[in-house]
Amino acid sequence: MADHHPENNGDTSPHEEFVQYQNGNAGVHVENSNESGYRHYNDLYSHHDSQYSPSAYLPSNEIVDLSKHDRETVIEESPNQRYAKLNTVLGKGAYKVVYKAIDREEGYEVAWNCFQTTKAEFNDLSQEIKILKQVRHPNIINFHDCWYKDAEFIFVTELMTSGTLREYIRKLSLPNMKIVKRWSRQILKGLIYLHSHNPPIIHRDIKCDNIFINGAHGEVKIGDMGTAKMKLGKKYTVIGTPEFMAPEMYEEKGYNEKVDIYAFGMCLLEMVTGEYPYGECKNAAQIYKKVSQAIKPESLKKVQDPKILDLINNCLAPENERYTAQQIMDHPFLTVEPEVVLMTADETKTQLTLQVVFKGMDKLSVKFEFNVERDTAEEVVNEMIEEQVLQDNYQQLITHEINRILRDINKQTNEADPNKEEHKAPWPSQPGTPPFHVGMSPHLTPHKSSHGPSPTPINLDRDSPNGTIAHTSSYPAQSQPAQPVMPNESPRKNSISGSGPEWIQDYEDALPVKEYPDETPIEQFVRDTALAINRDSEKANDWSRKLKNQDIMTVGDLRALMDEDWGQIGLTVFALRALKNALHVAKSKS
Ligand SMILES: Nc1ncnc2c1ncn2[C@@H]1O[C@H](COP(=O)(O)OP(=O)(O)OP(=O)(O)O)[C@@H](O)[C@H]1O
Repeated sequence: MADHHPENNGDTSPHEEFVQYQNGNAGVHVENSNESGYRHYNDLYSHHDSQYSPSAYLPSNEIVDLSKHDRETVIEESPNQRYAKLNTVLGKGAYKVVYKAIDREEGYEVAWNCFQTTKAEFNDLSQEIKILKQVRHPNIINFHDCWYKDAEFIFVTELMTSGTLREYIRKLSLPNMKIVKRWSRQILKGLIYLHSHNPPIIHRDIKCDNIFINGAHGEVKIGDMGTAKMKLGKKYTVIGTPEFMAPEMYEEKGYNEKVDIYAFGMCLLEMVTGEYPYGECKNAAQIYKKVSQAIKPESLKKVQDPKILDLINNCLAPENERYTAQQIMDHPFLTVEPEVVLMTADETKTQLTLQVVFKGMDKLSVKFEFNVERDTAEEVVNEMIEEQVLQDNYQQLITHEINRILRDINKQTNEADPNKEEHKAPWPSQPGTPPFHVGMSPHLTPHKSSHGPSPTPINLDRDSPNGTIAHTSSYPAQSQPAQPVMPNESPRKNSISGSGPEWIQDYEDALPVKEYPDETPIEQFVRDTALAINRDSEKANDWSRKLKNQDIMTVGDLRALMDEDWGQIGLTVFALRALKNALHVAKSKS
């Protein structure tokens, strides 16, 4: 950034008295040469490379033993004493210095950001600060608190442990496509969230060094929220970063949230080429000239994959043609194709347990039973779509996949030597595994089909904001799940998660616990049940309508039904099971 911020010339800042510079979680620090032989890290900035974080300039052979130096100590406290600032500098940008701090109330480490500004500018930010405090999304760094002190705007945010995307690209070379997709999807989820506000929240400074990586799971979060306006107040800068700025940002005619999409396109370009966009330019003026003439970065010529190229070009298109964040998410480069795998089969290969698996990083896993004699692929898939456990755009593909498995089974059966006493199934059969009665009490058999399809949404997504049907499971993206997918972290409250018998338990736990009196209106019971298993109110209304069409107005009416009556209601097997279980679970729990 020094190129574009001439004032940032390496003068000593008030923060340089602190000794530790911590580079992500690598435990390295740079020392300042004018205090006990410490190195002055501003001296490490030079030319274009100053775009990169100071950590990129650590001499590669410099390993400093932290244990020999000062331990972390508290050097300041927040006005409410909740946050304690430590003497560890996490990083320093052109505008702010970021220290490690402790949230005494929660016991977490947090980031203490110091941004030099005037009181008037701080007061101007009140609206932005209000919005920032409301922003809550797993892919956006949390803003905790802020105040003004000694010519500094100080704000406390979530601490990110593993550096920025830029540092990753610089230190660990190019991420592979799997990682690029995973990161991209997470960044886009954050952008979709921001842009879906009314009016949309525009980040205005999306770039790889404002995207942070967290912890062992490689979560990605957008950072540096809300500082764009503060930077605008500084006389020496244009808002944003020239390489990542959409043409309309230079024009001062106003712009909208699509500027974040343009910047995301540049991030994607950097992720796949490892090169800073417009690296061929020597200064901001040269970049501006190219951008205003719609000349794309040289590095774009290195992108071979037609899908990525198409996606980047759509991001860099003129504002009115540029994709929205949701459209990018739906782009073929980022979509995740499902496949169906056979989990178990009984000896006669009639009763199957199948699972829809979404390969890639963002997984949705749907497990269901299939009776070869009674069910058809079309019916089962339609029911899963109707029950909102599958999106309808997968209808054809999944139907095709199920039919492929049925054909394989048929072929295997025909080829099997009839004289042989037993033959091995070609799939990972699990003898002894009980048939998978999803959320169904053993004695409550639906009338429609004894083992009809019972879609099982497995909700394991770490980065889903709404916690509905999605996704992440614990096996590696490319591997075939020979075993049922098990959650690798505790399920959300009220979400359906896990698999097999454990799922039944989770599912039952999600259901309402109270025993409903007979006179309870059917809408109330249905609404509670639908909500407990993550179905929306539209679905609940649909169920209620079908029940009322059969003159079932209260819970008592429902209880009075004979088993064979249930099949006449016109509800899907899944809905029937959910409602029956809700009656049963409430009874057994109360
Ligand atoms: N939440 C955080 N958790 C951990 N480290 C952080 C966090 N925020 C910032 N840092 C570190 O501090 C450095 C400086 O922060 P940042 O780049 O946001 O400063 P800036 O002055 O706003 O940026 P820029 O120079 O890009 O305009 C980052 O490169 C990173 O190493």
